[in-house]
Amino acid sequence: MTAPLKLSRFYEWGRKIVGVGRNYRAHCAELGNPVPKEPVLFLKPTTAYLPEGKGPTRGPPGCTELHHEIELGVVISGGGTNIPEESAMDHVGGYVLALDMTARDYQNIAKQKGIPWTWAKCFDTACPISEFVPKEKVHDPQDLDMWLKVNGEVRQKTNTNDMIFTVPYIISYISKIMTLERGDLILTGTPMGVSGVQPNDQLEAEIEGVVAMKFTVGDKL
Ligand SMILES: CC(=O)CC(=O)C(=O)O
Ligand SMILES: [Mg+2]
Repeated sequence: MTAPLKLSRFYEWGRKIVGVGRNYRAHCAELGNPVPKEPVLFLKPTTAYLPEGKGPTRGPPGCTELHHEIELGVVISGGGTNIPEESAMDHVGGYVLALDMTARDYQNIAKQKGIPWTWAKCFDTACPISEFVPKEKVHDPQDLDMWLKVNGEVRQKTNTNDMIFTVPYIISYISKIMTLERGDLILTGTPMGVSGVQPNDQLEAEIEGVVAMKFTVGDKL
């Protein structure tokens, strides 16, 4: 008999990673992007997963501007299509602290050319994650203090109540376009303060009182 799949190991299941972009006003402003009227969505492949302790995060070949983006990650426990916002939280199994590592140089090129963000967002190790936090340990996902330091210096700091689109809204919105499945991860967008990192930089991040993690930046892939 095979062992039951544990939700805490969701990153081994091969389910999708859905990214939400531009979900904090100050972050839209710092990159000169308009504040969206609807969530901006993109996908990352599951080969981007990098659980803590499994090595460094690395930019794609030729990348000259690798940025950190700290984000609250929402892990789906019960799938569905056309999920109503009112019951969306019933589909959440837990959370992770995540980094949506982004090759900003490639993203800027993609924006200019009007082509997808694949080189910018989808490279191996582009999604470092903390250990899984069961839903019961988070009182309110819309009231979490989180921060990221590079070599001990705070670069990003926010409370998730600054999100433009809330977790239930995002779940409902995504599920109108694609079926959400048990084990999917949603990255809910990054706050202000994204900045470039270099090989050997030490990244430290925390959702205060909930979970913390550390990663090193490695050489390019
Ligand atoms: C500009 C971006 O990279 C969008 C994004 O991922 C975000 O978190 O915002
Ligand atoms: Mg992001």
